[in-house]
Amino acid sequence: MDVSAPTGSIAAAPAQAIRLEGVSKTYPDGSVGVRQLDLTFAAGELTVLVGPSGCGKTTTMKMINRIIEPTTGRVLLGDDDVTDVDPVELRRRIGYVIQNVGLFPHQTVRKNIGTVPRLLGWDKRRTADRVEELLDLVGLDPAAFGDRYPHQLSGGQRQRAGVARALAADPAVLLMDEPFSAVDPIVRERLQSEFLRLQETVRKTIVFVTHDIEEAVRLGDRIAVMSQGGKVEQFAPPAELLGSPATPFVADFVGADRGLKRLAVTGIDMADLEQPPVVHADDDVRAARAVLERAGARWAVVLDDQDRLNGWISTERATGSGTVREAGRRMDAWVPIDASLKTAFSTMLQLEAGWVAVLDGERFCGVLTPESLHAALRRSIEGSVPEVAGAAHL
Ligand SMILES: Nc1ncnc2c1ncn2[C@@H]1O[C@H](COP(=O)(O)OP(=O)(O)OP(=O)(O)O)[C@@H](O)[C@H]1O
Repeated sequence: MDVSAPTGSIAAAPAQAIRLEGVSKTYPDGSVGVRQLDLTFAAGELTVLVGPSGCGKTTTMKMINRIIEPTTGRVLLGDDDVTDVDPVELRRRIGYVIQNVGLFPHQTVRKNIGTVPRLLGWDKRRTADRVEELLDLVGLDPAAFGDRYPHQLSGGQRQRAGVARALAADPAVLLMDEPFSAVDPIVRERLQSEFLRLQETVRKTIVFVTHDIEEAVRLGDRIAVMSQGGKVEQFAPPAELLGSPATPFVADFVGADRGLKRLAVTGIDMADLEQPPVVHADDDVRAARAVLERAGARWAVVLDDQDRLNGWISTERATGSGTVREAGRRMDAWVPIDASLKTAFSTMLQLEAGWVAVLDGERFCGVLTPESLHAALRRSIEGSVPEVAGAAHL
């Protein structure tokens, strides 16, 4: 999705928190969907409800837009009790994206996306402008896709159109029920990262249902792990959930490889970085050799005159005369300082590099080696509560 597209009006409505207070749902046949649930979805955050089939995720979500009415308790959207809001108006304030999108098959993509603005009585011009803006935002070229019908799109494109339609009237809240589960894993991963970038722009309060812990960890600011009857076993940010599962149920659900999953949600800390010797591209090789010898190092990082990463030089190449620029090598293995440890690790593996440089913008901050990566991961786990019995160690 092109997040550089003009998005002036898209993030206009302030996000609202959603609070569930003592909410229960008993179905007419006596089955309990959710029992006495208290949960707050913070404004502007993406909260994931995750848990095994039948634990009450969908019931919880559908009580927010009153597709399902709670048997007891209150659901508040901002300061409004949703039972006091007309259901039709309520659903216009709440975007809803479901697994198979639910696009109207006999309407073009443009018409589908403009549905809610039209219902709200927006004039033609404003609706049309809004539709074009959203097509851009979700990465669908208006000229190529705007006039197609849903069956003329791929699964991933349909999903993007579904997201655009849900955002059309700038809702305060977005509910998403397994929105990416009908597409293949590669497309799903792409949609997930596009969606994260989109959320950075729109900052909606999002409630996202999935049964897939990997998806939950990837997308969630916070995750509620639920067990039968809508019982919240743990409500925490992904790193905490993976680092300190609160109950055996959570430990089992997040899986024995939670240490690996944690790599994806652990950021790089400046304190994790090693500081190898640094030389400059315009330095004489002899000076570089002296620096390497003094440090007892086998290689040094090469920076340009503005301290941007230029490459690296090894002791083997720091011989003869000339400049470091001529003797050094390019360095492709680098990551931004806000990357995850997983990105750093996979960059290292992909480029078969023994270390990766870490950059803040263009500024060189230091390097990560396999040892410092390992230390970083250990650091992120230390301070967690003792491991739950049965949960695997790193
Ligand atoms: N209309 C209904 N009538 C009776 N029981 C229902 C109804 N809808 C859901 N339930 C029950 O409520 C419980 C929670 O269902 P819900 O659909 O909320 O679970 P879920 O966590 O979303 O599951 P899944 O991941 O399989 O979609 C289940 O035991 C289910 O059988």
